[in-house]
Amino acid sequence: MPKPQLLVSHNEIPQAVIDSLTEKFDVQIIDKPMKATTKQDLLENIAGKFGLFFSYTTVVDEDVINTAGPSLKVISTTSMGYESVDLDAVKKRGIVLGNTVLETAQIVAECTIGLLIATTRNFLNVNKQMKSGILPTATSFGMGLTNSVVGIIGCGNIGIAVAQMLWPAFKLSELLYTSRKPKSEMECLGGQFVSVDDLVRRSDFIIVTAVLVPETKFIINKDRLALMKPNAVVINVGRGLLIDQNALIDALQEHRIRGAGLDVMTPEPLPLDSPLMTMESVVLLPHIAGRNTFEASMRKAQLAADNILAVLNNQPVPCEVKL
Ligand SMILES: O=C(O)[C@H](O)CO
Repeated sequence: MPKPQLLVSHNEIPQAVIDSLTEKFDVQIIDKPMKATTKQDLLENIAGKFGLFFSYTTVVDEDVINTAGPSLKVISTTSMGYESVDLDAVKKRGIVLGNTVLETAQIVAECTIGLLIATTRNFLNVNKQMKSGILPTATSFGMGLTNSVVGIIGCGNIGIAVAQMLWPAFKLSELLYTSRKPKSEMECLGGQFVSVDDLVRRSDFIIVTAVLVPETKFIINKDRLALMKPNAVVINVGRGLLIDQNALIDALQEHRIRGAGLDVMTPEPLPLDSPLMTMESVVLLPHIAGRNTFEASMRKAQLAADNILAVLNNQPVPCEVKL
């Protein structure tokens, strides 16, 4: 009996994971790096496939789903985010969607705290100065986390993981959060469930971890930037479009807030001539929070593969997005 067919959307998946799939599937890999795969690549290769193994940068819309045909039973992303997927089309066809939230939250939370401290304590600038023989002066001083008010926008798995690391480790004065509804994990930590306006007005550090959906696009906009304290530092590890980036650039250029640490931005990669590239108050990372450790990239890819194998074997899917 021929094996069912599986399409892998890029060539950055660890070989051990590919091997675990090859045992059960006839695997076809699109020989391009993750960010280079286009919708056209999927359209040309997806017909007749049982599964699609992909990453968050690949568009899986109704055309792709229709071109795959009735054989398509599961799509599984190596990321936690799945905003490139047409959820209605997937749901209508009863296709299982898998992601890797179970392996992502902790690693993103670790990186968030690193980015927060690097931004507020000016690590990059003082490092550059030191390597040029310049000693630090008060202009490079920042604000510590002790006694500060931290606000977390969007308390899903990542927001909760960030709070669970920050609250016991630093003597914060207050922990504020927004979410669709109050979260018991946050209440246990003494977190206060507040409105977004209240959060941005009161916080010294604003950490954006929300998922990108139409209601959260530009959740940090010009009006909310205007409510922030002059010492506010904004950290974004969610998606670039959660922040109106032009409004953020204006606020930073006019010194209306103190800084920003961004793992995600619009577009990615950020053009070299973006004003963010040269601002001393900004720390940029190339969207690595959820994937730049060896263990995490391996575990996330294996979990995405396990989601597909579970559908094939009619077993409970370890990390399914409930639609
Ligand atoms: O969604 C995720 O898993 C990350 O943002 C990708 O690195």
